[in-house]
Amino acid sequence: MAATSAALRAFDSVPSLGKTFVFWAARSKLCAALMQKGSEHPRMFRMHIGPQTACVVTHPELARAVLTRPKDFIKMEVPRNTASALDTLLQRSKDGTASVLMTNGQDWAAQRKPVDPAFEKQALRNLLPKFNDCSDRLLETWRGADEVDAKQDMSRFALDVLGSAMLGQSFGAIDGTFSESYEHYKYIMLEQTNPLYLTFPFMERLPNSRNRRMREAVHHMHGVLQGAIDARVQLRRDQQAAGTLSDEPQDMLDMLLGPGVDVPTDGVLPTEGALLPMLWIFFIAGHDTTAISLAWQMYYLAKYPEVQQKAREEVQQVLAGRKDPTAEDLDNVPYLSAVINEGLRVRPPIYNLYTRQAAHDTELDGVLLPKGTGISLHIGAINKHPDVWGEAEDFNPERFLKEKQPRVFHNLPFSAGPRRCLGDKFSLMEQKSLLMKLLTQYKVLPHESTLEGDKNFTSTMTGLIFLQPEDIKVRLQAVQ
Ligand code: HEM
Repeated sequence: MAATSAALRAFDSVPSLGKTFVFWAARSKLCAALMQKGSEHPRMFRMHIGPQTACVVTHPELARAVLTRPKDFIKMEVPRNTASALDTLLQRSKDGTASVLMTNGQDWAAQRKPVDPAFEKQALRNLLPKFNDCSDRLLETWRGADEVDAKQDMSRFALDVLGSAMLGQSFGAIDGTFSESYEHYKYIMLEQTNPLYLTFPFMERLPNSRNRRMREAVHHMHGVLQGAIDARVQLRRDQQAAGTLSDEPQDMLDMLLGPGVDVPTDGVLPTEGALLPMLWIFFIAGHDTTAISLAWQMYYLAKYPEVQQKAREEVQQVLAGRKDPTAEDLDNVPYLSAVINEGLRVRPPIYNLYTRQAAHDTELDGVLLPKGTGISLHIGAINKHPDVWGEAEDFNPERFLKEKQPRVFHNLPFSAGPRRCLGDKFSLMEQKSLLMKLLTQYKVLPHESTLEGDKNFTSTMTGLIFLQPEDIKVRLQAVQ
């Protein structure tokens, strides 16, 4: 594209929210304000985030252009911040390998290709017993409870699922025994989006208690992940020597380490150095996202009892009295799948995907975007665009059962194109297996404090990225 074409409009002609918008909105309700702005601008608008000017895309066709032109729109490269304790864990391992989330081109392909097979449906079947076990433990903690805090409990559930499915270790989050790692993990997750430190990275160098605490937490999590990798390699070496190494991987770590030990991998498996940042990325990409989705699912089940009952009848028929769903069962619940898809459409956990930038001066929608312009996909607005969706605000799972399905770029909870979410099938399997068990055991009823929960967005800075409820409580009744 001739980016200097005189026919292009200047970027300044795109409607802007004003320089102070994010900071103003951050003090009030950033998430609610950005959702509102998304619905008011049908194609795109400008937003200022710190020193960066971002182009926020709200139309599905423009999202398609961004996601299918990887030479023009690259992932934002996060500069290495040697002062940041998180840097080693988040981006690079000791041999300098960047994680899959942060790279472009060949570097990205070299990270993603070896892990793709482990996230295919066939491979994920091995993890189903872990999902079922965590679901049982969560539902057990609800025994006799009249009401539950769905947002908090789903967060605990999703963390233990990741611990046990990735590393074969629980964080003790569901049972409330909370391992030391739980506290460190929570601290990192909270502090990594601290707006002060994101805007002024030099603050990481200050000798203050936040930075000391952060270093301690990162050091701990680094040790947990590296310790799990080292222990597993040793175990497998021992098992191989004894001839007892199983062909069936027990968790993701087994899958990523491959069938044998010390077998040359030739790029088919991740390098040993890539494993640690990769496992960490699975936690940060897979935890809040799935937990938020499940919290919203609980909310919509409670709000629409007829939807809940229909899903329950479908599940009861498929399980026919069995306790644990099998991988085949998960493929045989189209209505429940539609409920989950509809929840992800109306309330996409990542609704402001601010991870791209213009690789050079380029064009979008007849507008000249200067090199380096940040690009955000407003998935919250795209998923409800009136050019595509009828009665877009309504929660209506039936729309996913119609023969004519929405096109790929019309519904983007997991994004699309080559960088589509790696863990989409993992998360859907996790959500579906939990909801199948839940529906056979409990009726989910609305809680008076969160009756209007779908407008009750978080008021924290995480609202720049996550469309999460401030709070979702539901009441429970045992199914007779
Ligand atoms: C409801 C749950 C989830 C949602 C809504 C979600 C959404 C997304 C989105 C929007 C992206 C960005 C794609 C892009 O930049 O175009 C992404 C990337 C990614 N997700 Fe997920 N995700 C979920 C669960 C998971 C899980 C469970 C895992 C892993 C266990 C995971 C791993 C990743 C990874 C590794 C990437 C980076 C892919 C790449 O750049 O090649 N996600 N996800």
